[in-house]
Amino acid sequence: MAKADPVEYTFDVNGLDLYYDQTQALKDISMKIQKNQITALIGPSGCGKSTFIKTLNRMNDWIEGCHVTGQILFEGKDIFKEVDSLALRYRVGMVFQQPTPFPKSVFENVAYGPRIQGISNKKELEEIVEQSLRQAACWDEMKDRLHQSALGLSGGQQQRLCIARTLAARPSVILMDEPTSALDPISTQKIEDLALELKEKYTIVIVTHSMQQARRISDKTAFFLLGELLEFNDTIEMFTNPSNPKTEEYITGRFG
Ligand SMILES: Nc1ncnc2c1ncn2[C@@H]1O[C@H](COP(=O)(O)OP(=O)(O)OP(=O)(O)O)[C@@H](O)[C@H]1O
Repeated sequence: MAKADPVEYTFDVNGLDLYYDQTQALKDISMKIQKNQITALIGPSGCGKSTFIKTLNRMNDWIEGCHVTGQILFEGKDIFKEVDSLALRYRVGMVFQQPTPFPKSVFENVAYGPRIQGISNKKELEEIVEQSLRQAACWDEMKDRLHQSALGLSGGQQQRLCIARTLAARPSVILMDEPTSALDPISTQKIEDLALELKEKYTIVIVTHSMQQARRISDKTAFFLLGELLEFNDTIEMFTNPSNPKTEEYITGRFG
């Protein structure tokens, strides 16, 4: 008898607790994040969404007093025991709320990661830059200004450039922490369309305060409250038939 295909999970989080000194910010989080899906993290301010997303590529390592117990498997390997944190951050890229281009040219922003990874051949770098800008839907707008400063781009263009920079490091996951909250509606729509295209090749985890955004683009939604994962389900199911009354209150705007 043919074996069923194994379900593919990019992350398998088990019993994750996180403390900032004595204060517990994440409580016993367990969830599986599926490959080539968009998973939205929602919940009121201070509930632990950013803390959780930053744990997935160990960015919290830089915070003094922050410690973690429990397990996160990334593509089957324990990120705290079996994976080098720098290598992890190439595989699990991150885009922030405020676009963060370097004060360098468009080209150098995108070539930065590959250069650090040891690629110095000009033609190879040009290919990576073009491919990454195309994937991030920036090429047509930016091909004639590759050698101009990235700081001259609009906020929405800067955010897509940051996505291109992330893609150039050849990740399999893109973490997005409120990537559109500083952007106008048209730029927001471009990033949402882009996320939907990118999930064909990448796993995406996005923190958002916009219920509409979670609904429009995510396959799964995780609702956090006071450091706990209260509900995790298919987005359609969560928004039409939430199983926890707190989830319902939050998504219908009664608190948060
Ligand atoms: N570097 C830090 N040191 C100490 N406490 C922190 C730190 N970062 C976050 N916290 C605390 O951890 C808790 C969760 O914060 P976090 O930023 O993860 O929430 P959030 O859900 O992302 O909030 P928001 O939607 O406002 O961004 C909060 O109580 C916050 O004050």
